[in-house]
Amino acid sequence: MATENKNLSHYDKTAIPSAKQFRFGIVVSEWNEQITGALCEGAKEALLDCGAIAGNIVKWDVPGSFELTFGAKKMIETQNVDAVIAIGSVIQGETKHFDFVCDATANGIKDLNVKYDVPVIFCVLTDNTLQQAIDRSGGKHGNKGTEAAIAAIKMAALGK
Ligand SMILES: Nc1c(NC[C@H](O)[C@H](O)[C@H](O)CO)[nH]c(=O)[nH]c1=O
Ligand SMILES: CC(=O)[C@@H](O)COP(=O)(O)O
Repeated sequence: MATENKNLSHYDKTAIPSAKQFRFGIVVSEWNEQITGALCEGAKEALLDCGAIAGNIVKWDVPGSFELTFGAKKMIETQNVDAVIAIGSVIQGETKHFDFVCDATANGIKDLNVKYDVPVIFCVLTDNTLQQAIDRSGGKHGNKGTEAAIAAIKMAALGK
């Protein structure tokens, strides 16, 4: 199912564990801050709506999506979190750099999920245009940050 057929902001609270007992890390890329800032707000709002305590949400900024892997690793190793949400917005430019940043970021975050016993949620938009990013960060398709927060809660609760 493509995003255009699914509202990223929709969730059923009755089907989601309480987030009250968990600590969350959020690592946010500064590139395309208009987008990543909106994704972060969507994630925070959903965490709080599902019972998370504000003092149990730790947020760090990193320069770009490529740095999300290191930021999430550092968050896991030092902040005693139950899940990390990695937030980025990569938008196609004139060159192949987009491909390398997206591939490295996706694989880096995947590798963290293998190495550590702390889930790292991939909240990285990889869009062809700014409008596509806007549509997925609080626009007509909802907010991927909301979706990522719900995934973080479910994964933090997995097996507990
Ligand atoms: N073009 C985008 C970037 N590029 C920067 C890289 O993520 C990285 O910070 C740099 O290569 C230094 O290591 N980052 C994004 O998040 N979004 C982009 O559209
Ligand atoms: C994703 C990127 O790194 C890209 O936005 C950079 O733009 P360009 O490919 O025009 O250098």
